[in-house]
Amino acid sequence: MNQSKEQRILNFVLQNAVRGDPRSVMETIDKYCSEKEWAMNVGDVKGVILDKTVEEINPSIALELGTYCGYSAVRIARLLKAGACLLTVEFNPEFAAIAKQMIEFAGVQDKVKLLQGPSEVIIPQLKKKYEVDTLDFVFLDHWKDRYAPDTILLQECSLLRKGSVLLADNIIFPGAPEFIKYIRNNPRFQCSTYPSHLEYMKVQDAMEKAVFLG
Ligand SMILES: CNc1ncnc2c1ncn2[C@@H]1O[C@H](/C=C/CNC(=O)c2cc(-c3ccc(F)cc3)cc(O)c2O)[C@@H](O)[C@H]1O
Ligand SMILES: [Mg+2]
Repeated sequence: MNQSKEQRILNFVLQNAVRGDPRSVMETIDKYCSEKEWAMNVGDVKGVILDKTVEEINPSIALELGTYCGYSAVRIARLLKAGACLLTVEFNPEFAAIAKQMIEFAGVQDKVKLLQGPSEVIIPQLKKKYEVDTLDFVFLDHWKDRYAPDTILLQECSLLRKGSVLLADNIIFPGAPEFIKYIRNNPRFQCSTYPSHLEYMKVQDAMEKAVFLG
């Protein structure tokens, strides 16, 4: 059975990146996906916005929705201080297996907990099963029509506190119109937009930052 694109990306990293070096893993994925096969990693351009947001917050506990191959999990985890943790949620078992190997190869496995399952099931389990109090940072990069319902679910599960920061990918392309409508009209969030470009393409995209006001 021939390999999936995601398996080819992982193999390219295993053969070309430096084990234990997160930046080398990111650069190798970006090289493969810009030169050989496009893939929906946040990428090197929007990745800088993600980096700056994570550095500004310096989160103790972060959540990512939509691990895919683990590119942004590696990107986020490399910036976390000692003792900090990224919980990343992925429901596709093949992608979860690939991401696990990617995270381990990059050497950030001690900072990342990969939770396999749908976000709508995992989010209500975070407090009791994963001992989360509240989240400092949430990166939304899963199905775009799930950004709004999962943001509502995070609030219903009391997982956000005054100052919790959400960062959403792809609010221009493919777009997340329901999320934008919800979050920008919601007095409990302070929103700002970061115009950028779609990963590996000369196409406009943007990221939305939303600070929960409590
Ligand atoms: C709904 N609950 C969920 N719970 C757990 N994991 C979930 C999930 N939904 C989706 N996922 C997983 O997240 C990932 C999905 C991400 C969806 N992302 C996109 O569709 C996307 C798509 C593009 C894109 C851009 C241009 C284009 F021409 C085609 C696609 C660019 C991006 O940056 C994207 O993020 C997969 O790994 C999927 O299995
Ligand atoms: Mg994306």
